[in-house]
Amino acid sequence: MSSNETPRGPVDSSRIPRYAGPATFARLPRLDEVGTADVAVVGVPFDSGVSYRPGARFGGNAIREASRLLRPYNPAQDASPFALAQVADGGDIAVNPFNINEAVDTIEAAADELLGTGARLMTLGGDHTIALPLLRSVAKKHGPVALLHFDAHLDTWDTYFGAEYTHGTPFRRAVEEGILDTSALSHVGTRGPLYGKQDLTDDEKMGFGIVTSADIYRRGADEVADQLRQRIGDRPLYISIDIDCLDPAHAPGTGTPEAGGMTSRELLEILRGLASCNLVSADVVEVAPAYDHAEITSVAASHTAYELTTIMSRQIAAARKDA
Ligand SMILES: N=C(N)NCCCC(=O)O
Ligand SMILES: [Zn+2]
Ligand SMILES: [Zn+2]
Repeated sequence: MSSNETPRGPVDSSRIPRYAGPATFARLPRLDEVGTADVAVVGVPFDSGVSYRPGARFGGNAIREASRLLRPYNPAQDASPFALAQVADGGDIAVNPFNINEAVDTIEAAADELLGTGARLMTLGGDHTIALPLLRSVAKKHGPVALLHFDAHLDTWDTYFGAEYTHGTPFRRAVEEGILDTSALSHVGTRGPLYGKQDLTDDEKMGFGIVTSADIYRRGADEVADQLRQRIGDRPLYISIDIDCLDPAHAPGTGTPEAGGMTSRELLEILRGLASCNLVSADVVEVAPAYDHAEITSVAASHTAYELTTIMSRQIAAARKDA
């Protein structure tokens, strides 16, 4: 979209009921209806990298379905994200479910193409494996990026059954490949049993800081967001959100649930506290609707993607104003 065009927003819910018609994210236009977008929301229906319960391949479409009720004005950030910038649904990246290496390459190539049009990416997973090719692509454009990783898990393990590309290993691969800015890496929301203490030692050596789920409970969302913002500064930032960062009460529909997580309110508040960061792209992964109830998980994921999209749209609009 050029700066003097008005973005095409969601379907008007006062004329066409929200539950009618095919679901796109937030009832936004499809990317092919608007040509190019400032923010492309794309699904990655891939879950061949999971170590426990499968089903995240259905996550993207579950999030789209649950996003029908999102409204155009976001009071928490005082912004109308879909009026400030063109946000559009780019559909799904079709990936090979039987060949993880090929799937990883396909995701990277598709992300290259979308980022090449000038869009920022809001990806809906899919399992956490997909963060690696997305980070590779983002780093080609921006250089090594700061990473905020919301998750119950570290996802910096080495291999599973000898496999390098799995949902428990994307961030170790990313550090090895030099595509992360190791001065600004944080896990947020981690908890639960590990394989051994060495997991933490290895993780720290890679450069990660950790804000545990218990830290959030003790210190509160505002203080945590302030600390993260200071660490990130104005570096290009990628946010990766594994929905299992939330407590299973707030996100039962996921493959590797861990007790004692943050609430969806805490997650949304931390994200709002990061609104001034230079968010270049983001993902929300690990929504597995088969284990969900009443769309609890996919509603939380859709609101999470909405906050992330709002941050990106506000920055795009502010940059246009300055130009
Ligand atoms: N949910 C993600 N991304 N990773 C969980 C891996 C935990 C495990 O297999 O021990
Ligand atoms: Zn996880
Ligand atoms: Zn994860």
